[in-house]
Amino acid sequence: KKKVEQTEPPTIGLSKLFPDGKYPEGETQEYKDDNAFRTTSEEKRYDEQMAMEDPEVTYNHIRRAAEVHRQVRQYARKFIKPGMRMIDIANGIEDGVRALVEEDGLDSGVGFPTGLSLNHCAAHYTPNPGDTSVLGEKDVLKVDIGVHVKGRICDSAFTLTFDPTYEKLLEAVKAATDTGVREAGIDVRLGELAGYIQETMESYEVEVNGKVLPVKPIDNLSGHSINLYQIHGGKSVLLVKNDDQTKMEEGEYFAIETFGSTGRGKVIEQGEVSHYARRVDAPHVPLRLTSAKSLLQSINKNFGTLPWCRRYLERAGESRYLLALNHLVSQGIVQDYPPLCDVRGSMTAQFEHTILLRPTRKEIVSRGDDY
Ligand SMILES: O=S(=O)(c1cccs1)N(Cc1ccc(F)cc1)Cc1ncn[nH]1
Ligand SMILES: [Mn+2]
Ligand SMILES: [Mn+2]
Ligand SMILES: [Mn+2]
Repeated sequence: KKKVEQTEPPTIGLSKLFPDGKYPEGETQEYKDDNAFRTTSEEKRYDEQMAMEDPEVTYNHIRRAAEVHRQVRQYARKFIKPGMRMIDIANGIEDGVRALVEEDGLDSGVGFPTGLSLNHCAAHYTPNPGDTSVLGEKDVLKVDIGVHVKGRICDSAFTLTFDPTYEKLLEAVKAATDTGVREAGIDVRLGELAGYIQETMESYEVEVNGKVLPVKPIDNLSGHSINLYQIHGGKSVLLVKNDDQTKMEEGEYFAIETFGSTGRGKVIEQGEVSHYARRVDAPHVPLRLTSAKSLLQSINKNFGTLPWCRRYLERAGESRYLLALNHLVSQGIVQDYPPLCDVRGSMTAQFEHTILLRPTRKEIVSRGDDY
């Protein structure tokens, strides 16, 4: 039987490329020092086998999401060019994710809004309907793509530039994320891990127009644990040393993401909100506003607790939703995530991987030959 090849732009669902339903394991790393016994321990291997009674279970879902992520981002790195409208970049990526993951209601699809934050903005910008802004050739673009399969979210991001000025900034952040990935492990304290990330980030500087600028970790952004259908699992991995004694635990999924900046190294909420998510612990308040009641029903049906954006509401058939949406936010039912920006004129970069803390080894499930 002839091998099925992915098209460009990507349109072929992965079940056609992986007919046996088994998706490739990501890069694996052995645990360090006191956890080294795990690699060979019979008991830990038994735990792992139990979690994998058949390939379709557990790790295979996140591996399918990660393979979609790799194939879509490979296309994105080629097709994204200065002069393109941001909204066309977002649609191109999301069309690819939906086709390859074979979107199916809440069972599989886009994991969260495609982040396309520019320059001094580090996270949580995606174009809203009507946004006509265009990518510039001096822009520093953070591409943050989410894919989920059965609620297992692959959260991975990279930074794109089109001129060499900020190469050292990108190198610093890629190295800091790789440090975070390498030092992560079962029983590792979150505060300690943050210190290793900070050390790598701060060992870099970037020369811009003859001025040497230190690369600063953004001290109020962080990586995070990931739960089923829940992008933020409750644990945060900061980017500067702190005394959080909380440990990483066996079986947890983490997004290891680091952000570097040539500005203050601190972000504030700035600009129009595009990202939202129904809170997992949303209060059951009686909704007076009928439009808010029906919007909440549409949100529950289409997204559950997965993050979404205004473009996805319109795609789901909602219109004239803004009053109802703001009401749901004010009632604490929906959480808004405004764009997070450092000072104007500064530049920020991001690299992010999703890792699994398996009983016997660490799996960097979103690793590719690109980053
Ligand atoms: O900044 S976060 O809110 C956070 C970090 C630590 C604890 S919660 N955030 C979670 C998130 C929020 C909304 C989304 F639409 C998608 C993700 C991290 C992140 N943003 C993009 N990729 N990863
Ligand atoms: Mn974020
Ligand atoms: Mn992300
Ligand atoms: Mn993340």
